[in-house]
Amino acid sequence: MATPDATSSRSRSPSLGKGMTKESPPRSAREEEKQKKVQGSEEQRGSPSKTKTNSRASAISRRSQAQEKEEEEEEEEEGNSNFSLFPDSDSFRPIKPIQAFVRVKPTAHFARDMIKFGTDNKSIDIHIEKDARGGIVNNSSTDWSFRMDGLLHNTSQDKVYETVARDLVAAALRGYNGTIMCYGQTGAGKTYTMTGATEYEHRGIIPRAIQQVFQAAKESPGLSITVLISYLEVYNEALFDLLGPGSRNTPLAVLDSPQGVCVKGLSIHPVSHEKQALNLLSEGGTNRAIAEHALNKNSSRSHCIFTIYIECHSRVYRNLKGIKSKITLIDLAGSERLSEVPSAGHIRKENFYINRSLTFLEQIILALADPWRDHIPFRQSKLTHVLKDSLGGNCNTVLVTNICGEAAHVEETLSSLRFATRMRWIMAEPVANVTFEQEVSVKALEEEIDLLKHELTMKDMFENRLVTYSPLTGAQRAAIKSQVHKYLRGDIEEIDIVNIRQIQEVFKQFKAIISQQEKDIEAKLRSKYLLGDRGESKADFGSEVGEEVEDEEKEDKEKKDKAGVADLDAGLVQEVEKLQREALETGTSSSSPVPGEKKEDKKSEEQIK
Ligand SMILES: Nc1ncnc2c1ncn2[C@@H]1O[C@H](COP(=O)(O)OP(=O)(O)OP(=O)(O)O)[C@@H](O)[C@H]1O
Repeated sequence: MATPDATSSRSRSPSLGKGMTKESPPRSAREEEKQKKVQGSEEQRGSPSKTKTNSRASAISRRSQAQEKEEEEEEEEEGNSNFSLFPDSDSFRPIKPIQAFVRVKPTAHFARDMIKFGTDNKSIDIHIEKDARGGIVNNSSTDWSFRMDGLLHNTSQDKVYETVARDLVAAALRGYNGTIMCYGQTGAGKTYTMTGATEYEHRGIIPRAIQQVFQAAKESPGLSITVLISYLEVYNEALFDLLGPGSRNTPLAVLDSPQGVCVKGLSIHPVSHEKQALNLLSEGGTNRAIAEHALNKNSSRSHCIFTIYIECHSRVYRNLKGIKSKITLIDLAGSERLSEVPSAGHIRKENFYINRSLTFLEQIILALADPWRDHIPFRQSKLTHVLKDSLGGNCNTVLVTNICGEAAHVEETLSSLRFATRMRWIMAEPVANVTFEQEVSVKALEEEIDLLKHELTMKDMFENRLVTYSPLTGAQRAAIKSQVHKYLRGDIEEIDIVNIRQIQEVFKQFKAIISQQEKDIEAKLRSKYLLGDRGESKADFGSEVGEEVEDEEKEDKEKKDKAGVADLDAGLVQEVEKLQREALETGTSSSSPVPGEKKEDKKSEEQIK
């Protein structure tokens, strides 16, 4: 049994964790500094130093703003769990802190002189007499104040669910991922909170969440909801499928994928009704690693992660968006240091791994709470790796810290409250997971286009306009081409504009005519002038007269050139004009951008008119 003496020499600080000193890389001075900062976040009365840095200050201000807003919205949102396919913009809060609640296990020996709850039901004060602490711990601090999002003291399972889970599950039904995690010393009530007791009214968060999901499905006949379930165990730094065949023989691997973290080989079970899901919960529960010890007859020796996956789309508008979310429900193993209690070999091994993984979890929490931290070392333990996209990030996260109210456990209570405080420093930015089914979306767009075409046709019919919205036929394009030529020759005053496609075709024809003219003119000019030059050059090269004759010829040529430049310019302009006229007159006989359509001209001209 954990006694104040046994636990007082232990700190939950990652730097001092037993597993840490052996397994983790040396801590940098910056990390040490951060550790001090976060420890200072507990409002310690009588604490000698309170260091505040910019990062913490900004985190405080962001946190308090977000929290104030949240508190304001709390009452508005109460009872609002309407199921909708699309994210509810009113309840969408871009950045918010992780919520932390404290649940106190009922006891006849509650340490009233050591643990005091504020009238706001959010603050909790711990007082430890110096002598009571004893041991080697520096006893300069004897009073601590913590502030949580809510205290659950003498609270029924029903009220606990309403307070910590209902909104989160409702948000998951709108596409937001949600995580609820129970943390605390052994026997403090984590499994009771998460799974509950066998009596129906004492059922915990998981069965109630399942119920809420299926209830929502029942109340929304217009929506098609698919529910899937998985149950994972982290035991001795290995992953096991609690619902898989021969579960404990095959450890699973955790992988990072573009869609997030996934556990390779973990069975995910589709469930079509509540009872089926509850059966899986109980089946997995019986496969959990449990042991008996002084503080708990059925102590969980592993961390368990029960996940409810939700996929939803509208039955009516099957071709529109859908949502995809998951609710991750985590029951951690006891947070106390049981390895210091004499125990058998395998229990000692279990304790070592439990302590080690929780120490890494604390490190992750510290790193996530630091807004300037780039790298979060999720991969250093299986537990933290698996929880990579379930803590903070883009999901709603709620922590329930279970504590025992007896004096004998006050050190563990203090340690758990510190953990909860750190969790509250993590900011999350929940984002709804809206899915698009590509094939379905293309089909939807095609249907939409057809509908709009019909509407336009109807409108044109009412206005006596004979317009088609299909792509132009060869004949229609030929008719437009002919019209453009007539327009350029001046045979017609204007081109009838019927629809956008026709306007585009008119421009295309203009472009074709211009580029054809350019080519024709260039070719004619080349043949006329360049060939002439070449003839002269040939004559020049062929002559074998002396230098004098050459000079004379050069002089002559220069004179001729000077005199002829003006004539040549004028000649060229005339030539170009002549060629342009010719090109227009030949009209449709010039090379066509739509080959083989000449014959259709007459007919198509009439058609388009
Ligand atoms: N709020 C509560 N009300 C009534 N009984 C409770 C409450 N919390 C815990 N218990 C009882 O206390 C015992 C220990 O609780 P539980 O197994 O949930 O602890 P735990 O934190 O999960 O412990 P471990 O870490 O060892 O698994 C159980 O018999 C449970 O029914």
